[in-house]
Amino acid sequence: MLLNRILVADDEESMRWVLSKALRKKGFTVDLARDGEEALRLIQSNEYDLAILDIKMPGFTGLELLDKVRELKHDLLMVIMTAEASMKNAVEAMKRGAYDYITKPFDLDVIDAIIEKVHKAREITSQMTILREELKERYHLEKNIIGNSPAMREVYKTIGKVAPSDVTVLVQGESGTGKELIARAIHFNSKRIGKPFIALNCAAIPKDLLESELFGFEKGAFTGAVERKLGKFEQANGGTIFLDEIGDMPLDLQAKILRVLQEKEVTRTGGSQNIAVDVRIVAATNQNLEELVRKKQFREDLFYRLNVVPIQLVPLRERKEDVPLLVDYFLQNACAELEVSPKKCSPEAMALLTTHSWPGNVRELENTIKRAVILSSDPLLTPSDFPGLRARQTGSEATAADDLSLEALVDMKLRASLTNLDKMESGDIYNLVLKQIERPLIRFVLEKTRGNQVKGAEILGINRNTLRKKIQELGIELRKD
Ligand SMILES: Nc1ncnc2c1ncn2[C@@H]1O[C@H](COP(=O)(O)OP(=O)(O)OP(=O)(O)O)[C@@H](O)[C@H]1O
Repeated sequence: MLLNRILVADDEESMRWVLSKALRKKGFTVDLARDGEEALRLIQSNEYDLAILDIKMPGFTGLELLDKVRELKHDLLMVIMTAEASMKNAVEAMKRGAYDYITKPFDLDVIDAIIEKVHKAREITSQMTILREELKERYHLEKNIIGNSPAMREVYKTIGKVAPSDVTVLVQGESGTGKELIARAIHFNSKRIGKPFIALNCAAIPKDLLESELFGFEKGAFTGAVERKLGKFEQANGGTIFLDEIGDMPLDLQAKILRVLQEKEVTRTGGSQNIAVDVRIVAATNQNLEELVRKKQFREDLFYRLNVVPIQLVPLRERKEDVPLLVDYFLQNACAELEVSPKKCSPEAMALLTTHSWPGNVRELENTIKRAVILSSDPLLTPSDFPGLRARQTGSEATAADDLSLEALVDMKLRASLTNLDKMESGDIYNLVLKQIERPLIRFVLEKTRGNQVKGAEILGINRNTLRKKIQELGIELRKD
């Protein structure tokens, strides 16, 4: 970044003259102030890259100016000129936030060196700002998509593969599975990062307004069109447009979307000009588009154009292993957002959340956690903090005091005993765990049938020989009576 504009403030005319001549010769725009007040006025009304201020001036001294500019929260770089080379002045100037100080008389090389230093610092700062912004985006992205299930890992891989190109992506999944999140991830990992990401929910906009939302309109195109309006495609130019609930798009508009994909141009309503647009389309739907194609409610040609790369998001109930990760993530977020001290879920509560079927998917989970954080003052959330889930989970069969389903209990126990799973060496966990479930089950049934294996096999719904083999394998002792 180049330095452009410099302020020189000194009550000595000769100093102002010498400095301005030298600096202008180097191509800088130089403003001059005769006293502290004039300097402050100029600083308030202009953008300077650097201010060179005399320490002794009428109005405010250079040191007072440092204070005033700092009060304004200005990040203006200021250099103080002093007539006496006393350490006191120099220390005072630096303490008050001066960028540097110089003692008069000075050689113009000194000014050159300072400018060079400012220039370098600026360059580094601007590079750091860019890096910080990039990091923020990445952090944002990585923090935002949570899940380590095989299904989600597949999704990440696909995002990584498709993001760099301009290929059209169709994200399918139930409501709340994170389709918009995936669309954003594609955009932020593409070369279109830094350009707009525009989302439009086709189901949320009345059909007669959808066209002008997408393609814009010219002034006077219809009653009420008092000014030209740019459509979402033009707004997204250079970037990505996310068309959510594409299955709800009327057939006539589907034809127009197809044209954007083929011709890469749009026409505003009431206009005749074709406007070139460079937009990547990511579409999403929670409907079965193939089914809509069969029913002639969705254009087949558009379906194939959109479905170049499909991404299928699995409902949360089919990737329960992601629930604890999501719970921790949403807990952390909610506590930070609501400014309350961190909370955790008890193993019982986690088991309850894990076994719930989440018809509203991740969105429902997120809202449930937020509600519990708001309502509970305890740092540990227990099943009673999720009353809605408990009622549905246990239904009319609620009996025991801690009425968890068998699956929830097993889940809880498993979590507690397999905490160091990644460190375990055994490759036989599946069998070990199954044995621990099979053994008490068979023992219990045989107890009930008073050791009658034929009856036991019947109740269990397994073959008599299989039961006999299992009794041996599992080392189950048979009743003697
Ligand atoms: N894997 C995930 N990790 C973290 N947050 C998620 C994840 N999936 C979804 N979310 C969050 O759940 C909420 C719903 O996600 P999103 O809006 O992307 O879903 P959607 O499938 O587009 O929903 P709809 O079809 O209803 O528009 C958002 O707040 C989103 O941040």
